[in-house]
Formats: sequence, C-alpha cells, structure tokens
Amino acid sequence: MPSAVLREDISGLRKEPFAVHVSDPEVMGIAEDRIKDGTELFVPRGDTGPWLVSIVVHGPASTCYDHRLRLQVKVNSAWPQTPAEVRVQNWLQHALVKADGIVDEAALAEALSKSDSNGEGVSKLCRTMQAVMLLLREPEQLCETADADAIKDAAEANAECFKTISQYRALRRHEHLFNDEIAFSKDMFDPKFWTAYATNTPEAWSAIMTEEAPEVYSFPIFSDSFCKDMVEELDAFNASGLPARRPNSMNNYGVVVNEIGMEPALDKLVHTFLQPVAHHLFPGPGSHFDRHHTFVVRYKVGEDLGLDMHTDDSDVTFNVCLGREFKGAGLQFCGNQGAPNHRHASLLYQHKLGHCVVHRGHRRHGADDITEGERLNLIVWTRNIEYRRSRLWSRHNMQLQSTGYCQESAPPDPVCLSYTHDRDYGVFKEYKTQKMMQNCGTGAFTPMTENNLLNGSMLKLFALCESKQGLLGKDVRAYMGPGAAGADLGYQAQKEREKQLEKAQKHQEVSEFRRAASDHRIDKAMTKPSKVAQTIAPEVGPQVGPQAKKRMPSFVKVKSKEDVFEEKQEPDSKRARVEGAETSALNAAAGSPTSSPAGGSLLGGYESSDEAGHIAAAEQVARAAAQVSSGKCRTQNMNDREILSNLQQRYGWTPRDMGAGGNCLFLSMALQVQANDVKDLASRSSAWEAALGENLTDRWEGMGLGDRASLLRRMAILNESEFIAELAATRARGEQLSADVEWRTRELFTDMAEEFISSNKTELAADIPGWNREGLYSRVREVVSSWTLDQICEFVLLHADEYLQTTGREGNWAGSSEMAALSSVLQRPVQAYGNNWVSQDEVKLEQAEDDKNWRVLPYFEANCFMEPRGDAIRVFQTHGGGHYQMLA
Ligand SMILES: O=C(O)CCC(=O)C(=O)O
Ligand SMILES: [Fe+2]
Repeated sequence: MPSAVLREDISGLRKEPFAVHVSDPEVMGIAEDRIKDGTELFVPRGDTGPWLVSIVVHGPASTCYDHRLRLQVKVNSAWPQTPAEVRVQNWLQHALVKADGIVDEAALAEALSKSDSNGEGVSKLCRTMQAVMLLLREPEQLCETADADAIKDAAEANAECFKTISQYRALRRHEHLFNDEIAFSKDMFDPKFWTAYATNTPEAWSAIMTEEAPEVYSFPIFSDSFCKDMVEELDAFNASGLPARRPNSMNNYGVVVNEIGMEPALDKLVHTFLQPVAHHLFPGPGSHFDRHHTFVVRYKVGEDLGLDMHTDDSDVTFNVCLGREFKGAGLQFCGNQGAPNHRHASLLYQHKLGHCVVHRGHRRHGADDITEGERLNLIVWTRNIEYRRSRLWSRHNMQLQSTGYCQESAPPDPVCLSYTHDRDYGVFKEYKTQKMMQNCGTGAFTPMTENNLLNGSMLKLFALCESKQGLLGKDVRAYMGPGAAGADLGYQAQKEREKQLEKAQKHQEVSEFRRAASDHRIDKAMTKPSKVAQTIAPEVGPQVGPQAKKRMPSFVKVKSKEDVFEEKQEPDSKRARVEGAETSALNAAAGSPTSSPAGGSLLGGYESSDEAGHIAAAEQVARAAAQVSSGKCRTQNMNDREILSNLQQRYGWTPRDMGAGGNCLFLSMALQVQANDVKDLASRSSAWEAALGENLTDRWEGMGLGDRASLLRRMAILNESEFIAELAATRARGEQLSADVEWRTRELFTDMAEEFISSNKTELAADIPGWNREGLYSRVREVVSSWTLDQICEFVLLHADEYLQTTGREGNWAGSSEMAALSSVLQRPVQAYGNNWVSQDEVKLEQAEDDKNWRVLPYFEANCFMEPRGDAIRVFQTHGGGHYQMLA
C-alpha cells in the first residue's frame, strides 16, 4: 500500500490549476527476469513500491513548453523523505531533461530547494511539480547544471517540432490517427488481435503468436483499413512539404511520426495494446515501457532500397507492415549482439500486411533490398528505464561498447555482415560502393575522447578503419572486434608471434613507464592463467612468500551464499573487521605485508616511495584491529531500503539519486568535493595541468555537476596511470610492494578481472558462454583467489591500458579502484554503502560501546593514509551496484 501521505499529496495536487489529470498510484510493472539470467531486475511489491503516479499538466505559459505534458512520478516507500524521480513521457527537448526523459535529478533538487523556502503547508508532490515547472521555465536559474547553449538549442528544437505539428494540424487526413480519445478503436485492429487483447490471458496471447525463430514472434494486429489510413496520412504529410526528422541516418524517406503530432494516439497503442504483448513475450525488459520512439520506414526502387544489418536502441521492437505492394525487402535476422552466433543467419522473415514482427532490440537484423514496389512499415522502439538500470543491461551494454564481443563460433554468414558496424566486412564481402566503405566500422567502435588525455597509443587499437585498404582481404591482424579468430586461421599464429615480440619489448616498456607516467604503452594481449605464469619474467618483481598465495583480495564478486561462506574460511582482515577482533589481531601479529589494511587505512600508490609518509603495514593493521575490538560487529541481511533508513536514522544522511552507470560514481562524488580538495592538483605535473586546466580552485565552485564529475574521472585515470607506472617501476627495481600498494594492486586486479571476465573480453572466459553469468563469476572468483601476487601484477600491468579506456569511456562496473584513486588524490576518505556483489544482502553492522543501536558500515572504504583533510565522501550503490546515490 502506498503511504497515506502519498494519497493525501495526490488529492492536494489534483486541486492545483496546472494539473489536468493525476492518476492513483500504481505499483511499477516490472517483472523479474530470474528465469534465464539469475536475478537482475528489481521487483516492486505492493508493500514497498515503488509506485508511479501519472500526471498530465499544462506546461509553463509563454514558453515553448506551453502545452500538455505527460509526466510520471516515481516514489518509494520512504516518501516524502526520499525525492521523487520525474520522467517526461512525451517528446520534449530541454537541457535539464535527459534523453531518456528523466528530469535531471540534481537540477530538480536545486529547483525544489528554491521552492522549499515558500513551501509552508504545501505537499512535497505539489512542490516537486512546481519545481518541474520552474526548471522548464527558467533553467538558467539553476546554474549548477544548466548550460546556456544547451538550453537555447533544446528550446529551439522543441519549438521547431511544435511548429510542424501545429502547421500540419489543418492538413490532417485522418484525425483518429492523432487524437487519443478516438484512436485505436476496435475496428482498427485485426479481430484475432482484439480477441486476445480483450481476453488478456497468456493462453489468448499465445494463440495468436507465431514463433518465427527463437525470440522472434509475429502476430496479426491491424485491419487493412487502418494500414490504408496510415499510408494515406504519410502521403499527405510528405505532400505538405513540412520538415520532418528522418528515423535514422540510413533512412532518408521515413518519418518520425511521434514528431508530426501522432504521439498521443501512439501512446495509447503502445501502453494499452503493445505493452501486454511485450510482457507476455519478454517478461522483465518488456514489462514496462517508459518511452517509445515510433517512426515509419520506407523502401522503394530509386530511393532507399534496404537497411544495413544493425541492432536497435530499444528493449523490445515492434515492426508492422503497412503496405504497399512490393517484392523482396525481407527482414533478415541473425543472433544477439555480442553473442558467439551474432553474425549467423537465423530467419528471413517476409512481411505481411497488418502483421507485426516483434523482437528484442539487441537482435541483429536488417532489411534486404526491395526489388519492386514500395514498402512502408511502422516501427516502435520501446525503452524500459528500470531494465536499463539493471546489472544485466549495464553489463551487456558495457560489453558492447568495448571490444568485448564473444569469439564467434564460425565465420559469419555473409547476409549478417554490416558494412557500417563490422570492421572486417571487407574480408568477407566487397564493399558495393565507395560510400559504404567510408562508413566502415563507424558504428560499433565509437572513438574515445577521454583517453586521448593519457596518450595516443590506445587509439592504435581503433585505427584500422583509417587504413581502409587493409580491410580488403589482407590485414585481419589488427582487427580487434568480432570474428577475428574465426575469420582467419593464421590469426592465432600471428598473435603468438606478437606475444614473443611483446616479451622482448618488456624491458623497454618498463623503462617507458618509469620515464613518464602519462606515456605508458601496454599492448593488448589476453592470456590464460597458465600462460601468464609462463610468461612472468623471473627477473621482474620480487618472489613472494607462501602467504601471498591463495589470499582472496577484498571485494571478490561472488553470487551465492555458499560462496560467501567458503570465502569466510579465508583469513581476510577486511572480513575480520566485522566478525570480531580475533582474526584481525592474528593478521596484525603476523604483520603480513599481503593483508589489506583493515579499517581502510590506505593510500594512493604513487606516494609509496615516500618513506616518511608511510605508516608501517603492521602498525596499520594493529590499529585497525584495535578499532574493531572496541565495538561489536555482526552481519545482517538487509535490502537497500533498510540500509538507507539505517543510514538516515543513525547518521542523518539522505540519499540523492545520481543515476545508473559507472560514470554516476563520479557524479555522486562531485558535489561532496570542495574547491579546497582540488587545490594544487594542477601543479603536480604538466599532465595534470593539461587535464585539469588552470585556476581549478577558482573555477570549481561555479562548475556544474557534470563538469566536476568529468574532472573527477580524469583525476582517477591520471592517478591510476601514475600508480601503475610506479608499480611497474617498483617491480623493475626488484623491491617488495608495500602493504598499501599491494592492497591497491589487488583492488585494481579484482575490478579488472570482474570487468574483463564478466563482459567476456578475455580468453580467461573464452570457454564460458556470455549468458552463463554464474560460470563467469565463478571464473572471476577462481582467478582472484588462486593467482599469485606476481601473476596479479603481471595482469594489471598488461591490461592497464584497456582498463583505463573503459574508465575513461564508461566508468567501470565495480568502481572500487576509482574510489581508492580519488581518495588518494583528494586526500579524503571515500566510503561506499549498500550491498556489493560479495555480500549480496549481507551487510556489516557495528555497535559502538556508547550506543545500543547498530550502525551500517560501508562495504568499501578507502581512507587516504595521509592526514585526511575532511569528512568522508560517501556514495550508496543501489540494487547491488552500478546505480549510485550520493549520501550527505
Ligand atoms: O524494414 C524493416 O522491416 C526493419 C526496419 C528496422 O529494423 C529499423 O528501422 O530499425
Ligand atoms: Fe531495426
């Protein structure tokens, strides 16, 4: 049940003049996706929510948003203590509304705080709506996040679209295609579809579905008269000569129908009629739609003939044939993006008038060339924000934005090749035109910008398309994407030769590391554990004692409770922190240099050569053990809500949502970092100056959230690259790693192993299919628990470049090493609360002697080992990771 406060707030809002309609709260309709992938999606419940309230409002008068806006407000059970998330559902361009429709959280909070001052007696829901109005009306007032050019551009785009809609209003042929009150009546549908819709049972839906191929279904949907009306309407629009946005860069004759005024009617189609189909076929991703991008594609001889192989930026795609007469233009399906069979043909579907084909967006597909006539199809791309916040999607997405495709099981089928996305297109097929060749590889491997910051060497991995001749059947060697191994049998041999070369270059590389931190080069080569062992040069790095073996570095990502239990058998000072002082004391007595400094007394690596600044490892551990013994510790199963409410009650912190994705870690930290923390950073070296610019301290206060976050990311990357350089140098000198350097190396390694193995980027995971999450995680565990420190260092040094690329582009999944880096840079402790992958729902709690309440402890803590300069910077990870909130 939603709280009484929420119900009261809703009735209050209904009285506001700007509110056209306010719905009752509904529990969000996200289903579990447990069946195939392990639990990944959040499951709302009647007693915990979250709930959605649909609200229609009049946008602010005398602005280009002066029309009806459809909003959805998401609140959880802690309402009104926690803020609402506001989503704009209709097409709208605004600098403070993100592409997925979510109103920028930081800006909304700022707007809300402005309205707080005169908010006596006004409910939080009303004030949230007033804040949305303020944000739409006067974004420039919210100086924290608004950027003048972005505000202007968005307002212009919005005004242009509404101009087209209003100009076309008088020219409409079929009003029912625009007006949601009369749209999509029974006679617009195929009778079979209407029966299934009216019955709405799994059996009724199954009865009209044809499974064309695994996860590709078709069903009858529209009557002939609806299809005819749509085609006539599109002809009328084209005849009007009004400007229209084209669906995508490869489709020059289609129209985005949402942007010519059909959006209200199409909303009805999507939410009332298509949503139940998607829930039936793809529970989880298809169980809730936040947004839809709806357009018509058109193919005709002499115009666009077909569509190159691609995937859709959609969670579930519906594709309905509207006519006219045509030959050819079949829809070819291949495998799921990134999967071993993603370039293997799975179905050639022939469109039928009024029939819909439905598939997941990540399925590779493309339209064959039309040979006669004309084909028009209505395409609906849907988005489920909650699904896109899930671990499942983040991992999938991260994998695809890197070179991390699975190795293909066999050479690709020619029909599945994409000249836009496949760098090896020319190996298998002749480019038909010069234009096709120019497009080569631009889709799959977006060039990076952040990484240029470090050095140009990374870009060599992506340089192939610049030497297009190389693609025409000759040089497959440099190709790093899909199919390399399967495409060329000589590839493995060549890779072997490269490895030898690489070994010979090792010494040179090490000295390069020493020379300039920002100039390091590490050639990409993925190796199996046994090979790593073989390739470790005996002269590099110290030999470590037996205690270095079999230690589980902190934050090994484990999935099951059994594994957590197994892990507990290992002496780990971090765990000892919550289980009592005994084991910590043991570590302290041993003074093991391999123990992670319990209590998080850790430092940034590159200071490690500064002897005076160091606290001896044994001393650190003993101090931490003493801390632990002064309080009682235990673990308890807690979900995010319970943890947050404990943090709120015991420490008084409120969370502020910063969104999902690795970069949101930096966003969550951005407001907690003060100008004083960043002083002197730019003067460290020319690389720091180039990355951070001049007068950083002066600029910091006036800087927007996003800009601060991107600078924090740069700082983390620079610090990590310096740390890695120092690590290489220490090993080259044959010196033993200090406890703090070892701890950080292990953190980096664990993050790297997790990143590369779980996204199937390394041969370490080559024998495990991408869908086998448990298999992948058990490989991560296996690697982190069994490798020696030497192997770990070797791996870290070898793959540092690639890891930093991901950090630069995306942020990494785990984020612990970045938190350690920033703690060191800013000299502030960094703490992460919530559930991590190790603990699952098991949270560490501490009871201080003078307090009988249990307090949640951070699951990760990086304390700068130097005298800290301020309070801890705190973040909270929702749903076990990847989705960050700031705690303050
Ligand atoms: O023409 C078709 O049937 C496919 C169109 C399509 O896949 C798209 O526009 O994303
Ligand atoms: Fe598509």
